[in-house]
Amino acid sequence: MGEAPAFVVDDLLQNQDGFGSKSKGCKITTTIGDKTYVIGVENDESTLSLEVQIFDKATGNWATPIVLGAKPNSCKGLSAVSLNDDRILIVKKGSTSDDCIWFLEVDTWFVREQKKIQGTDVVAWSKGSRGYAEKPIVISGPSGVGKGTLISMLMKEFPSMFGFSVSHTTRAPRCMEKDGVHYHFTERSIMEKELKDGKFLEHALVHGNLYGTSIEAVEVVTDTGKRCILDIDVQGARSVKASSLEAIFIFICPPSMEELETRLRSRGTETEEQILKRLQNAKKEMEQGQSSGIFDHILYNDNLDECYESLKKLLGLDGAAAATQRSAPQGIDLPTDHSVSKMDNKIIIDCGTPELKKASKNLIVLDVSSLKGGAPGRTRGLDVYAIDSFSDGLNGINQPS
Ligand SMILES: Nc1ncnc2c1ncn2[C@@H]1O[C@H](COP(=O)(O)OP(=O)(O)OP(=O)(O)O)[C@@H](O)[C@H]1O
Ligand SMILES: Nc1nc2c(ncn2[C@@H]2O[C@H](COP(=O)(O)O)[C@@H](O)[C@H]2O)c(=O)[nH]1
Repeated sequence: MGEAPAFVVDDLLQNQDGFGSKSKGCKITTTIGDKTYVIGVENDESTLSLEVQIFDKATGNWATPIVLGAKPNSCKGLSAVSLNDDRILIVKKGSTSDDCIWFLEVDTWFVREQKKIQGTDVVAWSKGSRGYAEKPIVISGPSGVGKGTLISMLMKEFPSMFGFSVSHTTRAPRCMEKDGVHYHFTERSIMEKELKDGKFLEHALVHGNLYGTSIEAVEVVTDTGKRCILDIDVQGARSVKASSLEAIFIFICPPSMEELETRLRSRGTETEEQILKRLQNAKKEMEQGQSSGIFDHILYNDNLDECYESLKKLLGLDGAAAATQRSAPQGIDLPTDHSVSKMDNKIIIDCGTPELKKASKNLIVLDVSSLKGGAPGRTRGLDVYAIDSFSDGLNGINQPS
């Protein structure tokens, strides 16, 4: 049996309705089925660290679960509401506008899969984010075909539209490559630990080294409102296809294996041994790329400018839409003091002191009916709008003003 936190079980059993309630020490407890989730440990008098413990009413045991996903920063207090019995929506008090809504997933598909793998209790954090993001673009093809060249051209012409997913790799940096820009260069043991901790969307052993896309690498690009581009091998593309990330998959072919060899050699970045290994692997990648059914589009990179034009065309960048500027999704401004309640698929955050109530719109409505994504990255699709409880009335909740 795990060690009980510093409050009594009776505190928990009073809270059966799925709403978070404050127990002693400003922790929050939320009960779903037989399990009560206790969130928050006091750092000092004014802040809470968002640790999680589980009390199982059926067995009377406490458990400290494996917690996946980036943990939210400490805050001044919490409200919590259970959604669909598979996740708990957390509203943090005294947090910045991009950091106040979080989800603790307790029984989603991802968490159930992780429980099977880890053989113990697992929960996972995911950050709430307004609106949707455009589908990321996965670009694959044999080494030396020109993926990096095409991606650089796209990012140079449309800097506000695209962002590059910076992969992790255990290979050594080339002379012009910068850590954190071209790759996150890492030790194998560290990357293996991070893989085990569920931090990666996909990974593969490529030409003798580990490569992988961290969930954070994709999310940091998407958070800025840009469309994320992943340059990954065919094994990685297959994993992304099987994941919850909806993406567009593009495979780049060389005009011939001879030309591929010429490009790899003229790039001058690999030893003879590495070139031979990459050419050997290229044959398999060409077969899989063209016949696996993973890829939505196949492009031939013979003439570079023509291939680039074809790439832009399939991304819808050959017309007026190309000029559209992207902007980062807005955060949600909440005052430090607020209370939270739930009505169908809407969470109502009451921000009002009596003075504020008279002066302005004082209820924020969080529509959670169209959530997408989730642990261990971002939960997107929050629709947020403000209403005035006096003039709009609670009935007005169904009609955003
Ligand atoms: N259409 C093209 N014609 C001639 N050379 C090209 C063409 N496209 C790219 N190249 C050159 O081929 C070399 C390999 O290109 P690049 O580094 O972009 O390949 P890559 O697919 O990103 O390789 P890797 O998978 O190893 O990172 C570079 O020197 C690049 O300038
Ligand atoms: N599965 C993944 N493959 C990746 C990733 N990042 C890069 N790559 C692929 O590796 C080869 C070799 O790259 P190089 O920089 O050493 O030439 C190339 O095909 C890349 O597409 C990744 O995160 N996951």
